[in-house]
Order: sequence, then C-alpha cells, then structure tokens
Amino acid sequence: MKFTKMHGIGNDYIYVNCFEETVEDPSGLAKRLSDRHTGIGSDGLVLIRPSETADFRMDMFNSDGSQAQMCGNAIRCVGKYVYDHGLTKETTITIDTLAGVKTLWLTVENGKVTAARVNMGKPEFAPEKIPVAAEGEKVVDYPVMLSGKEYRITCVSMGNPHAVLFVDDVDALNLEVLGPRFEHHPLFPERINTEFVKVLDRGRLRMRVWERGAGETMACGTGACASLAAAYVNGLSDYKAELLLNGGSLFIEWDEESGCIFMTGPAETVFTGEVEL
Ligand SMILES: N[C@@H](CCC[C@H](N)C(=O)O)C(=O)O
Repeated sequence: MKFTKMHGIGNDYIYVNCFEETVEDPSGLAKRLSDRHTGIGSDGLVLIRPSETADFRMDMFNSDGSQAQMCGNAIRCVGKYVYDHGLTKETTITIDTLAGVKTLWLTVENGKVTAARVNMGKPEFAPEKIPVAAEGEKVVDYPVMLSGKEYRITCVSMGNPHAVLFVDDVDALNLEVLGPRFEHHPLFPERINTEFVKVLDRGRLRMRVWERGAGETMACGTGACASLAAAYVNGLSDYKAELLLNGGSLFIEWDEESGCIFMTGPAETVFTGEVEL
C-alpha cells in the first residue's frame, strides 16, 4: 500500500489515497502502522476518499484504532495532499468529515500548498452534544475532582469532544499521569480530548493537549479551536488568538457574524513510501 506521511505542526498522520488504494480494516491498520517502533510511526491514520456531498472525504483513526469525527491538523494536510497530487486544481475546496462538510482555502507557493485556512464550524456547548454527563446549558468553569485535587473544566465540541483547563504553569504538568485520568473519567461517555492552557495575554494562549486515543501530541487543531472558544466564554481572551502548541502556532478566530471558528496553519509532507500489508 502506498502512503504519505504528513504533519501539521508536528501532529503527524499516515495518509492513504483511497482513490487508488483499498483499506479493509482501517482501525487495525491505524494501530499497527502508528506504532513508533514496529510501524511507520504516527498519531494515526487518515483516509482520503471520494465524496458524494463534497469535493473529498476524510476519515481519521487515532493511533489506538478509534475513529474520530474530525481532525483540524489532518484536514489541512488533506487539502495539501489533494492539491499537490493533482486531484484538484481549486484552491477553495470542501471536505466531508464525520463532523460535517468543512471549507478550506489553500495557500499555494511555487505550485505546492504550504498552509490552509479552514472553516471549522460552530463550537457546541450543550453537554449532551459533546457528550458530558453534566446538567445545565453549558459546562463552563465546572469543578472536577481528580485524586483529591479540584480542576475546573470548560467543555466544547468541535465535532469531537474537548475539555479545556486553564492553568498557571502548563509546562510543569505531568500529562502522562493527568491526561488518562481525564480521558477515562466517567463524566465523558465517549472519552475526551483535554487541553491544558495558560493565558499569556488576551491574544496568545499556550496549550498542551492529551488526545483521546493518541496521548500527548505536538498539536491539536480542534483542541486549539475549543481552547479559544473556552477562553472567550470564560472572559480570558478576545475573539481571536495565536495558539502556541508544542509543535508551533495556529491562528484561531471566532467570527462573530457567522458564529464559526476559522483555523489557519501550515501543512507539510514528510515522506512517501510503500508498506506491505
Ligand atoms: N489531532 C486532532 C484531533 C484528532 C482526533 C482526536 N484525538 C479525537 O479522538 O477526537 C486535531 O488536530 O484536531
């Protein structure tokens, strides 16, 4: 099977062009190929497919084999893949996902895509839509006890579920311990992606992420959008901010008029290869 390894600020996935390849067990393959010792090494697997409702379709699987509704860093890379491989000549394209159809505006330099702006849709706060097992209209600054310590979370869906915490020293946290405790907490029936955020100022947020199904990654696009939305509803940021992640920056803007969040960031190819199945 031919594949391309790509990343968006260090959030790396294996991309398969399903116009040419057939993948029978994407969940099993994601687990096997994502292994950083015995596989290709990645945060998961992304399938690029034909779509009846949009220009393309993206299906993504975390490194533990679970399927996610949406991936912000992967969708920019899919935009780069389809343009760079001549599957489209357009620089405005639509991609269908399990979280709905997203529009992308591609930045092309010397014939290749270097970055993309994506309409990531409206953030959803209703607990049953995220889902979070809590009462009320929104889960904002909500107390959660973990090992005798209180944390305050704000929950947002960007098509996939996120819990955002504001902390004083994000770099001192032991995510290997804390991350799984949130991911598997009974509040979250479908598990959760958790973002740990330090507000540097109203336009700059430093974020680390523990991803559902993948652990700590260098970056999370949907997590960056959820963090901006959470910061805004907690009165901690303006409508737009630079999100500084382990792998680089994303620019996130919550458009007042449409209610949609726009994400801008780079997309890069690492290498292409063939793997025996
Ligand atoms: N890295 C992603 C999100 C990938 C899916 C997530 N782990 C989930 O299970 O919801 C991003 O850039 O958004």
